Amino acid sequence: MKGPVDIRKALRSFTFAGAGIFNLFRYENNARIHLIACIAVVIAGVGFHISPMEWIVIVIQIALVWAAEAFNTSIEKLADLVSADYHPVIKVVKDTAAAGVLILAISAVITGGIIFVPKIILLF
Ligand SMILES: Nc1ncnc2c1ncn2[C@@H]1O[C@H](COP(=O)(O)OP(=O)(O)OP(=O)(O)O)[C@@H](O)[C@H]1O
Repeated sequence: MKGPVDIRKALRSFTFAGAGIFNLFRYENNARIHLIACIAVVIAGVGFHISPMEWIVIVIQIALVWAAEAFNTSIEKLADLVSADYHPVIKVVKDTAAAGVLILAISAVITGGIIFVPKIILLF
């Protein structure tokens, strides 16, 4: 009899999700840009000794942008499968999905500015 949780099934799901993360950074230019920005922010966070609360906010912001990028890529792939030719609805679908990433990226930039700009100003 199976237990309440199927560990093997959960591990299989983790493997598939891991492959999704690998594909995201392997093939998607925007995801790689976000990865470079993330590395720069982590280096700045360590360099400026930001507080645990600031780390929490930054980790949430990074996760939100990456998750949005993953959903956006997924929608793009599905849209390409549905219609390889130009279609006005596909345009709206792709543009709207991209808007989701842009909104969260702007939020991340503003958050980064609030955390780091005062610390950078103090250097001068
Ligand atoms: N089949 C299509 N029908 C209508 N418009 C499209 C179609 N494919 C792409 N577009 C338009 O081109 C834009 C870019 O689409 P594309 O799929 O190239 O995404 P991208 O942002 O360049 O991402 P990536 O390079 O990762 O695929 C879309 O936001 C949309 O406006």
